Amino acid sequence: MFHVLVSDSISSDGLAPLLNDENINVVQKKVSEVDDLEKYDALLVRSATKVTEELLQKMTNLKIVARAGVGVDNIDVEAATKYGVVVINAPDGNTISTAEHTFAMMASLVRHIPQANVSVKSGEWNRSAFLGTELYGKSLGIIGLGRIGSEIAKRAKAFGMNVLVFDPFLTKDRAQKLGVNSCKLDEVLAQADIITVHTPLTKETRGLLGKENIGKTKKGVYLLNCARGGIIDEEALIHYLEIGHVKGVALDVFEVEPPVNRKLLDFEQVIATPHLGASTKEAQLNVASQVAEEVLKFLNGKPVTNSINLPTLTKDIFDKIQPFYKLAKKLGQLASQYMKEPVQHIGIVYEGTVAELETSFITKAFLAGFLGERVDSTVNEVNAGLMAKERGISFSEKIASNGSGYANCIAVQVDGDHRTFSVKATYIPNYGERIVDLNGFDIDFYPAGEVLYVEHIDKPGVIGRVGKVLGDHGVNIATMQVGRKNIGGEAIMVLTCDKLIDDQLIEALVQFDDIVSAKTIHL
Ligand SMILES: NC(=O)c1ccc[n+]([C@@H]2O[C@H](COP(=O)([O-])OP(=O)(O)OC[C@H]3O[C@@H](n4cnc5c(N)ncnc54)[C@H](O)[C@@H]3O)[C@@H](O)[C@H]2O)c1
Ligand SMILES: O=C(O)[C@H](O)COP(=O)(O)O
Repeated sequence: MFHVLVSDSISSDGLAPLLNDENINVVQKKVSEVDDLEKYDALLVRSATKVTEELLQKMTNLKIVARAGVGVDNIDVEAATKYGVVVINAPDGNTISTAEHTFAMMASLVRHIPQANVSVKSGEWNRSAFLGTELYGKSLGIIGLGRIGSEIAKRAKAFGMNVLVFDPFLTKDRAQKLGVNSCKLDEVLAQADIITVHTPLTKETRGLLGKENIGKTKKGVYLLNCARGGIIDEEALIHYLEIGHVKGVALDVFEVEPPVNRKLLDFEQVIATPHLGASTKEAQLNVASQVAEEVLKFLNGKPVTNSINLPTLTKDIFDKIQPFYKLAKKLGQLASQYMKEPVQHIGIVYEGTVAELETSFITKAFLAGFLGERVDSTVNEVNAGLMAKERGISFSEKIASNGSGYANCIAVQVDGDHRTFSVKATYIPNYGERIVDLNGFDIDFYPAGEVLYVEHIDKPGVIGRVGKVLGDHGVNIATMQVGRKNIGGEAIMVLTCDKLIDDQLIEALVQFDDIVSAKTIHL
């Protein structure tokens, strides 16, 4: 039974996939009202619940946080990554609703609809007080042309507006397709009659429209923020409203929500809504069902799309990656058990068909396997990269043209304080995983179970001696492979055994002159 906590108001219809699953227990309560936080596998939130490091520390069984919406600024993604918790969102379920809300705000702003509404309801009939401005023919500046910005651009064009866009990641091709003018920020600021922001809130965008940049706008400009509070600096806004430079402002979001800056809200020319961009039946159903289905898939061990801290994989791609992912995890375990010493660098080279897949995911699987053998805390593909860095282990991955001769090949080199370990492996469909090279020795074995790895001199009788020692200790040999570089030179033996190999057996083996070392590896 999985336990899912839904701590914000999320559409029950959208949650149906979770609510109807008999293996899932869904509790709909605020975090502050729950006293057994440690039992939950999944947490579903909107923007109200703050998923802090402190909360993550209390939710010791948590595996996934799902944001029924776009912005994840209420989630400490870095801390979630550290604790191996996957963070997902529903990136496009509320795009149209937010674009429509922004447009409604824009029209309301230039035609004074909220103010006129209050006036008529209070018994006035003051037509001259609400002289408006047409949108037609005006220049609309869009800062951030992502999902929402693009939908606004389309609607603005239908209204006969000239669209100027600033987005440092906007390609010429996309700008052309959308029929917008890609500009520098200063050009948008100088030329736009109305400016609307649609970026995430980041270090770069916090205060993007602040004292300096609002000062570069046209006198009489209208400003809108239906993205995130803080992209427009509220104190700067007050200044430019006071001196009459900014003619009107529409805000759906605030630096602090609910807003505490009464001075800003007291301006007649500031209109506001309480973070309603995504508040439509359609958007709420969309985002809730998107995350509910994703969480269900995740709890059933299937790949999730829209992960913030894991590569996003479709089912098709996941199915292709899965054999390599499993193999890489085993290689990580093998390398870690072989090396048993501090490691500085892990280099992974992908060749052939595996190189065409999402290799960063496979690398993380290797790291998870490797670190899982050495760290106490839970390590998985989400936090493996971070944990490796924290432990001073650098890692790199490369794609190489096919030199091994196999249809696919994962080659790993681990550099330790005193030695280096290398392994090459391949996956053969309908046959399985094979290790084809260990420390430069040609070999061919299936990596599973109890493995005995022996380094020895290639001499007659050594294999027989090893067999006898195992027999004397009651250990049955399942498979045995030998590899050597030259006749009579260094050689290795890899045996898979049906029983755990104890220290006494290892000691008995290394007493022979021709046996250089013997190790057990459990896969
Ligand atoms: N008011 C609401 O209820 C509501 C609803 C949904 C989304 N949002 C917010 O709207 C914003 C946009 O959402 P989206 O789904 O369109 O996101 P998106 O990721 O699709 O688009 C964001 C765009 O901003 C651009 N960008 C990033 N940094 C930039 C910078 N420094 N300058 C200019 N452009 C930059 C990116 O290139 C991208 O094109 C987010 O902040 C989101 O949280 C608010
Ligand atoms: O980022 C978002 O999706 C919006 O800001 C909506 O937030 P909400 O789910 O709290 O309405």
